[in-house]
Amino acid sequence: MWRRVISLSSSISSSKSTLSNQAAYRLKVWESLTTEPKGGIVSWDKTPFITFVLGGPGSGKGTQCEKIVETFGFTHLSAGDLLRREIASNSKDGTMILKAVIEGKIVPSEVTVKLIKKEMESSDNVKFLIDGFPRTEENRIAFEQMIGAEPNIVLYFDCPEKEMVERVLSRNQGRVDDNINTMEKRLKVFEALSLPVINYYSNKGKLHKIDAVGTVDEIFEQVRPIFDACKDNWSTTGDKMRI
Ligand SMILES: Nc1ncnc2c1ncn2[C@@H]1O[C@H](COP(=O)(O)OP(=O)(O)OP(=O)(O)O)[C@@H](O)[C@H]1O
Ligand SMILES: O=c1ccn([C@@H]2O[C@H](COP(=O)(O)O)[C@@H](O)[C@H]2O)c(=O)[nH]1
Ligand SMILES: [Mg+2]
Repeated sequence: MWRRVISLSSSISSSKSTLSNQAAYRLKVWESLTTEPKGGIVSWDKTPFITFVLGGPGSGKGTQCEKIVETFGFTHLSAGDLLRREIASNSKDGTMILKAVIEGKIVPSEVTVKLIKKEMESSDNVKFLIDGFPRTEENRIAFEQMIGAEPNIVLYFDCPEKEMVERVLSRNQGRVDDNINTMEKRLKVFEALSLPVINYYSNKGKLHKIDAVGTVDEIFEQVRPIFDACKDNWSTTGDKMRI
């Protein structure tokens, strides 16, 4: 079980127009606020094993997470699902989140990390799949600052845009963002803001790139050996983070 120590303060917003300007600006503001850790870090009784699951919209992250949960006993935290739950519960951020989701924009880091943190703190599991997060460099830094941990490994489901569009448009789960208009925006955001995060973890040697074209079972056969090779690293003893 994770314990919360201190909580972090205000969120950040920006009025810059282009995606890359906005990302750079927000990252700069965020870094200026967080050069020294200002709290919000959680402590834990057991060593966590954190996997970030990344990929474009409709690349199959959620589908593969279900298989990883079944096979390896992870707790699946989909950032998108946590945000949709906030919308459905009419929470104070619900309207802002709904607007961002319809526009394919990224919700402020503090909001998303708080939701992820709450789930991690209340879980008895130490193995987490964090699906669809971090989506920006600012998200990534916020997670490090507020959770006080980095992922052990990062999965990247690499899927052609055409395939992602087809999958999203036939998903049929009633999601407000499963339409061509929002999908085009989400793809642009993915390329401009999320690919840099993927490159960051590639440079750190933590990235496992998976060809996301094929049947669900074929794709899982690429995923399985990654976790088989990590089994020794998710021991449940110790009180220090293993990175
Ligand atoms: N390998 C596959 N081949 C064909 N369809 C797939 C495959 N994997 C998943 N799907 C289907 O594609 C759709 C999108 O999959 P999924 O929801 O897992 O993607 P995602 O990456 O989580 O998307 P999002 O980022 O929008 O949440 C679903 O309808 C799912 O059933
Ligand atoms: O970290 C996150 C994750 C998601 N969002 C917003 O939610 C939608 C849907 O996310 P999925 O992971 O595809 O379910 C996404 O387009 C964003 O608008 C977010 O802001 N931050
Ligand atoms: Mg998903």
